[in-house]
Formats: sequence, C-alpha cells, structure tokens
Amino acid sequence: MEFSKGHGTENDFVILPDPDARLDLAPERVAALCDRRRGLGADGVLRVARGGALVAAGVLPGLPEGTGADDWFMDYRNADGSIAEMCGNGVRVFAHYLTAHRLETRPEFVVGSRAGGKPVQVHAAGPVFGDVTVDMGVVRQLGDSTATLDGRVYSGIGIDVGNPHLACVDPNLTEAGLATLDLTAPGFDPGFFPQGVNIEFLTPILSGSVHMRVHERGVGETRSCGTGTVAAAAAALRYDGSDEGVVQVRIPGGSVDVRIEKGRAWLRGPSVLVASGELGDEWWSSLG
Ligand SMILES: N[C@@H](CCC[C@H](N)C(=O)O)C(=O)O
Repeated sequence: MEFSKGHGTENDFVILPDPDARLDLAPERVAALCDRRRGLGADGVLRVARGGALVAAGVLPGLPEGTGADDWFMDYRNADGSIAEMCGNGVRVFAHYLTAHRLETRPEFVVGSRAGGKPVQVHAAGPVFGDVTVDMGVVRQLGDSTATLDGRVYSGIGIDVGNPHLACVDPNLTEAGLATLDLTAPGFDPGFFPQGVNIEFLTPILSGSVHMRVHERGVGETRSCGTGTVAAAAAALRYDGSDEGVVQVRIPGGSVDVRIEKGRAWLRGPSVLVASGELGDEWWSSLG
C-alpha cells in the first residue's frame, strides 16, 4: 500500500492515495499509522480520493457544498483517528501532492473537504518543495470564551473556520513567554464547544506578525495548524480593532501569511513532500 509523508510548517501528515475510496480507515488504524513509535508518525492522515467515490463508499453522506463528484477530496483524520471538517495545512500539502504527482495539472482548482470546496492556487509544486494559497472561505466569530492553562484563565474568541477554534490573544505574552507555556492539556468550556475545540495562544500583532502556539483537538500540541493561524489572525486583528488585514503568523514550525478581507480568509505557506514508500500489507491487515 502506497503512502507519502509531507508537512506544512511541520504540521505533518501521512498521505494515502486511494482514488476509489477502498481503504478502511477505522480510527484504530489511523491512530496506529500516526503513532510515532508503532507507526509512521504524523499529526493526521490525508486520504486522496474522488468525492464521488467517498459518497459511493458511504464515507461521506453526500457531497459537501462547492465540491463535485470528480473533485479530489481531502478525507482528513486526526492522529487519534477522529474525523475533522477541515485542515488548512492539510489542504496546502494535499494540493502540492496532487500537482507533484500529476493528478492535477491546473494551477488553480478546488480541493474537497467536509467544510466545503476550498479553491487553491499552486504557486510552486516541485517533487519536494511547494507553495500554495488556500481560499479558506468564511471566518465566523462565535463570541467570547476562555481557556485555562495551569490554573490561569485566558480570554479568547470562538472562531469557526469550518472547524472550531478558541483563539486567545494575551497582551502580556512575548515570544519568549509563549515558549514557556505548557500546552499539554488546556481547559475550555465544553458547553460552548460541545464538539471539542482547537486552542491557540498568541501575542498581539507587532510589525505585522504574531507568535502563536496551538493545541489541536484530536492530536495535542502541534507545530502549526492552518485553520488555527486563520483564527489567530482574525482574533489578533479584532484585538487591534480591525476586521481586515494581512498577518504573518509565526508558529514553532515556521510561518504563514493570512489575509482577511470582507469576512473571508486566504492562507499561504510552504509545503514539503518528505518521502514516499510502501506500507507493509501484513502490518496494515493486522490492524483491522
Ligand atoms: N492541523 C489542521 C487542523 C486539523 C483538524 C483539527 N485538529 C480539528 O480537529 O479540528 C490545520 O492545519 O488546520
């Protein structure tokens, strides 16, 4: 069984080409694959399938808005095997993979996700290094909530970017202070976020940039989260009293650029295809 491994600002994924949606991605299989000791290790899995095939296989109840049966669909799974609606870094790596593997030849196309079709613009897609912009769509502010870390309460804004986020801008936080936080298990209000939430901690905007760390639902702390950088940019702009602008978001795994205009966001950043190979069939079967 073929796989590739890639990352977007060190948010890493196992990519499984499966155009006809034949693979059984049971949660325990995904969790084993993403385990950094028993498996290949990754923050998530990107199954590369046609939208229509996923519907026919019963993986999707129907085609999400803005996606076609023949579109390539990013069937995203978190490292714990759970399904998430959207993954911003995943879409960048997915589009790079499609282009580098000649499954797509157009510089602009739509990637299907459970949160709808995401138009992408591929600026570069070498065999290893890529650069992709994703039209992330509408950024919806859900209202104020809080996160807790080590007994300290952080004010944040709930933001829906297809998946749920709680972005906490702390005016007292510096890049150095951010690095000392323990993001193992931040607390949040389950009444506000009944489906769980991805939580971002960040500095206010300084010279067009913010520094951010993230705890992802279904994964734990990761070195980057694309939807999280969009939520962070929206929260940082709001903190500055503005609802539009361009923000460079610096995460432990690198940096990305987020543009917010008229309530929509665009995410641009690098993608790296690190390796490809074959999974042991016997190993994969032993997980089922
Ligand atoms: N890393 C992703 C987000 C993946 C999904 C998230 N963990 C969730 O459960 O919503 C990104 O780059 O956006």
